[in-house]
Amino acid sequence: MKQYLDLCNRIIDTGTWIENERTGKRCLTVINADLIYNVEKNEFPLITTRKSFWKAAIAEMLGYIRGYDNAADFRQLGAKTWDANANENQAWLNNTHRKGEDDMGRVYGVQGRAWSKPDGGTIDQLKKIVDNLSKGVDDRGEILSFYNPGEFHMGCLRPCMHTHNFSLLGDTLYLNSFQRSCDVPLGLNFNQVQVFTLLALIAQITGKKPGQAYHKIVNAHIYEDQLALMRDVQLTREPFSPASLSINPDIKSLEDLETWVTMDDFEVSNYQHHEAIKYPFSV
Ligand SMILES: Nc1nc(=O)c2c([nH]1)NC[C@@H]1CN(c3ccc(C(=O)N[C@@H](CCC(=O)O)C(=O)O)cc3)CN21
Ligand SMILES: O=c1ccn([C@H]2C[C@H](O)[C@@H](COP(=O)(O)O)O2)c(=O)[nH]1
Repeated sequence: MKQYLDLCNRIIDTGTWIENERTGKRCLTVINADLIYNVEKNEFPLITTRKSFWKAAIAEMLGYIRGYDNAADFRQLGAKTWDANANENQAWLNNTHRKGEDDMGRVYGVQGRAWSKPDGGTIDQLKKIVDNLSKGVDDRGEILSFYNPGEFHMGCLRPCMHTHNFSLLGDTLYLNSFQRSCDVPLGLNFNQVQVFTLLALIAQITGKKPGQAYHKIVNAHIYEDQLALMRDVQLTREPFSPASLSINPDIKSLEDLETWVTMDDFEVSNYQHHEAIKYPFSV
């Protein structure tokens, strides 16, 4: 929690105002942030200075794991987070690749599970990683990349958290996650939970112990219409001690994650938090 608050304060104290053409808004911005989550100690990085909707964050990650490309599938899991980008983003609505209501196109999980090969067929990056790690193999290239510039024109948004790189040291699994662009009041609240949960889940299904997760952010920003709420409300609150996450131990394989897992298989305990804050969302 402290590292999140430190980043918010750093943006407010030292950030530069940058015009963003896509959203038409200014963002107070800093470059480079490194966050660490202690998954081995189950210190769940849930924001306590406002109510955080952690189930939606995990649902979004589960949708990526399943390779979903449709906001309706995300809604069914419990995340409404892709509705606006799929259905209200004018550039995407005008795009001939959009297949209709709720289509997100070739983003995130589609790339992770079905990256198109130039010579035909697709690559399932996640399955290869899970198969290798389960056998105790780390080929120093256990990389899940959603970043496919050749297909940016076929999706509603470029991935923000674009690469997850797994590593094994003995039987301990580590994760380095890379994010190019971060909406700190809204997105990071979710992204912290997602990096933590991704390591916990992949460790569980490959039979490894989770170690630490390292989260690298490049452009970290607060939109102009979010600033007052962050500075004058959220940052005036005292944080509570961290919550912990429990995952149904019956989840044992990638197939389990693909088929029957729901948000009922995740529980958070000791989550003490301040009141919710409704931050403006920029499409
Ligand atoms: N401007 C912007 N910021 C983002 O964080 C973001 C995007 N766009 N586009 C793609 C995804 C969608 N994400 C989202 C979208 C909505 C919320 C959101 O509204 N969160 C609220 C309520 C969540 C709920 O009720 O389930 C929150 O208070 O956290 C969070 C992340 C993260 N990403
Ligand atoms: O997981 C996510 C997804 C998106 N965001 C934020 C970061 C930016 O504010 C927007 C994306 O806009 P770009 O113009 O494509 O950078 O969404 C996030 O924080 N986390």
